Amino acid sequence: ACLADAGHDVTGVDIDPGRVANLQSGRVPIYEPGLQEMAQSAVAAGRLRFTQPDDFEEPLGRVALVATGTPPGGGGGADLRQMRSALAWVREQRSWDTTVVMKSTVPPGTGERMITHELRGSGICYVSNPEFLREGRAIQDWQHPNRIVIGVALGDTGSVDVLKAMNVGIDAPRIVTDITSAEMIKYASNALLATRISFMNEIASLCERVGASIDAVSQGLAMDPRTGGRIYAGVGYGGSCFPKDVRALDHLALTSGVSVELLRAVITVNNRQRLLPLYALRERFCGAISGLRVAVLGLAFKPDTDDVREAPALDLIRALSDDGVLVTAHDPQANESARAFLPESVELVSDPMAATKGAQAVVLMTEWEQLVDADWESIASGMCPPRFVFDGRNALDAALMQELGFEYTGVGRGRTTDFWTRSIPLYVPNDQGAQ
Ligand SMILES: NC(=O)c1ccc[n+]([C@@H]2O[C@H](COP(=O)([O-])OP(=O)(O)OC[C@H]3O[C@@H](n4cnc5c(N)ncnc54)[C@H](O)[C@@H]3O)[C@@H](O)[C@H]2O)c1
Ligand SMILES: O=c1ccn([C@@H]2O[C@H](COP(=O)(O)OP(=O)(O)O[C@H]3O[C@H](CO)[C@@H](O)[C@H](O)[C@H]3O)[C@@H](O)[C@H]2O)c(=O)[nH]1
Repeated sequence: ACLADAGHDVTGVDIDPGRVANLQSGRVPIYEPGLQEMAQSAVAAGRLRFTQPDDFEEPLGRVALVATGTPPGGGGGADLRQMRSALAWVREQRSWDTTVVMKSTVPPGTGERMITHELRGSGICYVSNPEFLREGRAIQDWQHPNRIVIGVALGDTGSVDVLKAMNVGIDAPRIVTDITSAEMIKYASNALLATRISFMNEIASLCERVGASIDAVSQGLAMDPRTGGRIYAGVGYGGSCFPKDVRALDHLALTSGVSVELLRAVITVNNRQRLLPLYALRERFCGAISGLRVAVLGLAFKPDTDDVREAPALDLIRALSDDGVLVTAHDPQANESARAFLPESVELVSDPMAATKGAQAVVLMTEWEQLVDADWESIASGMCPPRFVFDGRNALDAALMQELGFEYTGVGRGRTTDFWTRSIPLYVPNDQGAQ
């Protein structure tokens, strides 16, 4: 949609007939702010259309952009079957001046292998152009990326020009390098971001123990540009990218005979974080949580998306249900996508009031604005004592929650939370760098 919006003529090809039919009639099957409107107007303007591979009749265009899934395969490595079948289809089109632009996240070394084997003798050029957009802000990130990475075969200046034409109107620093390095930049980016989150979560555990506040600590760290944009502690990272890409890099390291200690620790810490609310509930209720009524607010892996892939809330709810906890859950957009992944006993409701009514505890797993800014006073009056709240994203005003009669617990916010969150305005670094 962004490419069409920039004036290109775009055909989306997908093997999923339902997806194609929805998109062709202007219905975007995922929740992504602004995308529905943008796609609809591009379709109406005739610059964007959708089709299945077998129905594709025109000659392939200048660019064949591959954005098929690369889910985890056996052993944690990336499953490249979708990508291989898409490349085979491109090859079948016998269009000699097409450049394949690889947007999918593929392990370092993949592009070189594709050129040597799958594309050999086809005349098709191959560029690695990893994608760095975040869900929930996909359009903004596409239109204003913090960098454009272009990986090409030695001497392939033609493909660099194709990429420049494709990204017309986008003003961002570019790095042109070899294909394997471009692929590694993508994995290293995600692994470093995930590492920073697990690191902050480790520091949060320590803060908890020594009575420090992670809010002040992360604020202090963010003031040094060398440590990057602000990271918040919480119930860990989820989504379709960080978990799978860290595991895939770990797998690549293992199969390449390189030590993998750090990435393993990142994964272990993240797995622990998502169950912190369970541990806190067991402690607060002295282990007697079977039969306890708990509301879980937020199912998506982050706000502004209905994506529940690897969402921390799903693991938490399954673990709570295993312990006999009666869970009622709510997400502003993800109730439907989460249903298939939750035990039947879990009730999904359409607003936070209904989720919390009669509950003794509430857990915030996704910091949707409408959940953070919900009417917590009414929520408190509908809940039963002790009104225990676990703020899995450190997004609520701890002091206010205590004033409203909640027993508040955040992640590493320690005893000093009230003082710091009230007396110091939060330092927000340059938004471009913030994750
Ligand atoms: N989701 C993100 O925010 C994001 C950001 C950056 C990079 N990426 C990378 O982009 C890739 C795609 O991610 P996604 O989340 O959109 O995956 P997805 O699974 O949601 O979508 C992949 C689509 O490819 C289609 N498909 C599968 N095989 C095909 C084929 N042979 N021909 C045509 N279509 C085919 C599927 O039907 C599906 O609609 C992954 O490698 C991911 O790591 C994703
Ligand atoms: O300080 C933070 C920031 C994020 N998260 C969590 O980390 C996960 C990922 O968040 P985010 O990076 O905002 O979303 P994604 O859409 O998964 O985007 C990541 O994964 C994409 C796919 O590879 C990349 O393109 C993006 O650059 C990269 O940020 C979510 O569960 C967040 O809740 C934290 O716990 N603490």
